Amino acid sequence: MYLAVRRRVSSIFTVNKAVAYGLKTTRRQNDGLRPVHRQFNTLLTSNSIRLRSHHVPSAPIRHVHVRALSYSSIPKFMLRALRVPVGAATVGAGGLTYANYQFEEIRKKSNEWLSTVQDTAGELFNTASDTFKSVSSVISGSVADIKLPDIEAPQFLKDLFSGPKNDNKQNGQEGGPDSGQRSSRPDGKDVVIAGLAADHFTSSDSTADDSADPRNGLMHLTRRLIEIRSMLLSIDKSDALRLPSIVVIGSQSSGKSSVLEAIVGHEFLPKGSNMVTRRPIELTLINTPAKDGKEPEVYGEFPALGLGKISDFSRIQRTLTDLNLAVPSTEAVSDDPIDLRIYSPHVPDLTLIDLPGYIQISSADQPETLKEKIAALCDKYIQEPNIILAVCAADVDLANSTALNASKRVDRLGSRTIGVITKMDLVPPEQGVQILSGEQYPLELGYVGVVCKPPGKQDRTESTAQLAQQTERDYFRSHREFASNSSLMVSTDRLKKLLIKVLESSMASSLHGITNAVQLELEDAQYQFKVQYNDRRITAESYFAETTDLLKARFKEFATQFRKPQIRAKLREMLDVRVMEVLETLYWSDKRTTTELTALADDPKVKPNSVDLNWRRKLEAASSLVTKSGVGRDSTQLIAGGIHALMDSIVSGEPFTYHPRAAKSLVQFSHTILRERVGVTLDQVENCIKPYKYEVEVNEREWEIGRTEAVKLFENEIKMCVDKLKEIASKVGGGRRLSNLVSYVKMLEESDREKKARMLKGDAASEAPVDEYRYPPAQILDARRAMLFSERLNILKLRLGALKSKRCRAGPENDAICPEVFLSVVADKLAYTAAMFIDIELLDHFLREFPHVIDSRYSFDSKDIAEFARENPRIREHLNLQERKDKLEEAMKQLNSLATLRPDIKERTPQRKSWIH
Ligand SMILES: Nc1nc2c(ncn2[C@@H]2O[C@H](COP(=O)(O)OP(=O)(O)OP(=O)(O)O)[C@@H](O)[C@H]2O)c(=O)[nH]1
Repeated sequence: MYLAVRRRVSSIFTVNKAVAYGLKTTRRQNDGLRPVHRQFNTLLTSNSIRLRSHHVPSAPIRHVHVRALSYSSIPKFMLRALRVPVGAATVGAGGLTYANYQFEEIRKKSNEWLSTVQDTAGELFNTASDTFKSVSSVISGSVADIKLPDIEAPQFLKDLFSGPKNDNKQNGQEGGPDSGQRSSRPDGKDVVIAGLAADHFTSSDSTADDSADPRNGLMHLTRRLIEIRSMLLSIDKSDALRLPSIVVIGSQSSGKSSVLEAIVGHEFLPKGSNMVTRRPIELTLINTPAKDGKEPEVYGEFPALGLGKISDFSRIQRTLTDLNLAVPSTEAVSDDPIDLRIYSPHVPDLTLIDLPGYIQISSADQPETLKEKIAALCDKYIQEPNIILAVCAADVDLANSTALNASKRVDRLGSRTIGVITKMDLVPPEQGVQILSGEQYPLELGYVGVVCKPPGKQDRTESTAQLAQQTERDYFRSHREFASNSSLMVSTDRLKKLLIKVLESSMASSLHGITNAVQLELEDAQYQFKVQYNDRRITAESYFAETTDLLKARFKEFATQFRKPQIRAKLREMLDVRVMEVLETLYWSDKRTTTELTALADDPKVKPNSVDLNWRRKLEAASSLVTKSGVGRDSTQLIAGGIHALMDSIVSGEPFTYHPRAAKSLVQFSHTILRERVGVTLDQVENCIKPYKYEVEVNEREWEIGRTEAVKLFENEIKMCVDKLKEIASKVGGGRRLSNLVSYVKMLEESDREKKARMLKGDAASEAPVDEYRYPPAQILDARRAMLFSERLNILKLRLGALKSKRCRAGPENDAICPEVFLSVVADKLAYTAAMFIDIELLDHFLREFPHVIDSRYSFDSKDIAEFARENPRIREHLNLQERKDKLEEAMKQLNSLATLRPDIKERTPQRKSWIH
C-alpha cells in the first residue's frame, strides 16, 4: 500500500518524487533532512532560469522556483498572454519543460506580434527605466542591466528581454566571462523586484482590472495558494508548511488599522486606547466574483468560532474586540492568532496579519515586559517567507521607526519589506516626496504613501470608506508634487496592487519548497496511518453511533436483571430481613418465649384454638409490623436505587470513562425519569397492599410455600451464624481458644453477678480476686459476640425444628404456634403485589422511556459529535492522524492541480485558445 501510494505521485513531480524518496529514506535512517534537501535544490538549479542583478552582487543567492520569475519578471502585457503556460511551470522541474514548450509554441505562432511587442518592450524599458530607478536603487541602472539570458531560459523570454539592448542578449546567450558566477537563479528579492518592474510597465488601470478579475491567471494562482496556505495552517503551525503572508507591523497609532481597513473598504478592526490589538489577526481576503451579473454578498467569517457569515462589520469589530480583550491585561499580548476571513468582490486575494503595535513604555496596568513581548511577537511573524508591511507615520522621523528597525534586522536588504507611509496629509508634500523617495532608508520594494483618514465624522458605513478613498485620491491629485512624479507610489489602490504582486511573487517562489515539504509530510502521515491503523478510516459520527449502540446493548442487558421474578426476589429479601427483625423483637427477645413457643409446637395436646390470647395478639402485632412499615415506599425505593446503581455501573466502564459529561447526563436522565415515577409507584404499591394491613387470608398451599420459605430462611440464618462463629474463632486463634475465651467471659459475668449480690448484702470483704487481664480486651469483645451468635444459633435451631414439626406442617390454623410461617406468607404476598405494581408503574415506563431519551433528548449536532469523539484519546489520535493525512493529500492535490491552471483558464477564456494550442 505504501509503495502504491508512492506510485500515485503525478508524473510532473518525477524529480521531486525521486528526491522525496531519497529524503524519506535518509530521514528515517539518520534524520538528515537538510543535506538531502540541499541536494534536491541543487538538482533543480540546473532546470531554473537565472536572473542576475549587477547591483546586488553581495545578495545571497536564494533558490527560486522557475514559477517565481515566470510571472513576475515579465512585463504585464506579456503576462496576460503567458499566464497559462507559466502557471503550469510553477510546480517543478517538469513544469519548466512544459513552460519552455509553451513559450516556443507562442513564439512560433506569434512571431509577427512578437516583433511588435519587442519594439514596444524596448520603448517601455527605456522610458520606464527612470521610473524603475526610483523604485529600487538596486536596479537603478535600468532594466537592461538585468541579465536574463541563460541556457535554460525560454528562447521567447530571451528574445523579449534582449529587445531593448542587444548587448544583453549577447551576454546572456553566450554566457559572458562572469556569467558562471554571477548569473545565478533569481533570489526572492530579484523576483519581487522583477514583479515590480512588470508593474511599472503596466498602466494602473490594467492592474486594477487584474485585481478584480477572478479569471486572471495570476490571481487564480494566488487565490489557490491562499487556500492551500489556510489548509496548511490548519495542519501544522510549524514553519515547515508555511506559505508567505503579509505581516503588518508599526508603532501604536501609526495607522496600521486604517491601512488595513482602507484595503478592505470597511471599518472592522478593534479601536480603543487600552491596547485593543492583543492577538495577531490573520486576515484572509477572498475575492468573490460576481455571479450572473449579481454582486455577491460581502461578509466575514471566523472559521474557528463557527459564527457563520457575518455581514455586519460592526459585529466583526465587536467580536474582534472581545477576542482581543479576552487576553488579560496582565498578559497584554498573546501569540494565539485570530483567524478572520473576508469575502468581497472589492478585495484582492491577500493574506495579511495585523499585529499589536510597538510601544515605547508600558503603562501602569500593563506588564513591565510588554514592550519586549510585543517585539518578540512581531519578530516571530516577520521571519521569512513573510512579507513585511512596515507602517510608519509621515509625521514621525523614519529614524525612529521601530517597524523599519525591526524589519532591517531580519531583512537586511529590504527585499521583502514594503514601507507604508501613513498620514501623508500631515506633512508638507515636499517632505512627503522626500520620505517616499526612500533615500533615508532604501527599501528595494519601496515606499507607498497613503492618506487613510476620512474627513469629518466617521461612521461605519461603506460610504465612509469610499469617502476616505476619494479624499485620498483628491489629496494626491491636488498636489503637483505627487501628480507629476510617476515614480512615486501613492494611494491605497497603488498599495493594494503592489501587495498583490509581491505576495504573488513570494508565494510562487515558495511553491517549490512547500510542495516538497508537503510531499514528505504526506508520505510520513500515510506511513503512520498504515502502520498504526491499517488504513482503517473512522469518523466522529461512526464512533458516536458505536458508543450509542453499546449503551443501548448494555441497557438491554441491564433490563434483564429487572424482570418481575428478579424484582420479587429482591423485595422478598428485603421483607425477610424485616420478618427476622420482627421475630426477634416479639418472640425471641426473651429466651423463655422461645422455649415456650417451641414447647407449644411440640405438644400435640395443644389445639390451635386453645392458644393463649396473648399469643394471638402477638401474632397480629407482628403481622402489622411487617405490613405497616412503609412497604410501598421501601420497595419502590429499593428498586429505584437498584436502577441508579446499575446506571452508574453502565456509564462507569469504557468508553464512558472518557466522556464524563455524557455519562453525567445519562445518569441525570435516568434520575429524572425515575423521580417522575417513584411517587406514583409508591402510592400505588401502598394502596394495593392496604388490605393486608387488616387481614391476611392464608390457604393451605400458601401456608406450605410460606413454611418452605421460612425453613430456607432459617437455614440461611443458621448458616450465617455458623459462619460468623467460625470467623470469630479463626480471628482469636481457633475453636479451643474461643471456647476458653467464652468460659472466661462467663466466669467474669458470674463473678460480676456474685459481686453485685454480695454488694446488695453488704458483704464486700469476701470478694474473690479475678484475673481480669488474662485475655486482651478485643478478644473478650469477640468472645461476647460469639456468645450472642451461639445463643441466636440455638434459638434458630430450636425454631427450625418447630418449622419442620408436624404441627407447623399441619396448615394455616397453626399460625399462632408457627408465626414464622405466617409472616413468611405475609412477606410473600407483599413482595408479589409490590413487584407487580413496581413493574407496571416504574420499570415498564423506565425501560421504555430511557432508550427513547437517548435518541431524542441526548441529541447532538455534528460539532457536539466531533467534540464527543475527541474526548476519547484513542479516537482523537486516530482522527488527528487521519485528518492530517487527508488535509495533506488535499493540499498535495491542490498543489498538483496548479499545473493544470492552463486548461482551467482555457475553459473560461475561449479567446485564448488560438495560441494555447
Ligand atoms: N490625518 C490622518 N490621520 C490618520 C491617518 N491614518 C490614520 N490616522 C489616524 O491615526 C490614528 C491611529 O490610527 P490607527 O489606524 O488606529 O493606528 P494603529 O496603528 O492601528 O493604532 P493601534 O492599533 O493603536 O496600534 C487614528 O486616529 C486615525 O484616524 C491618515 O492618513 N491621516
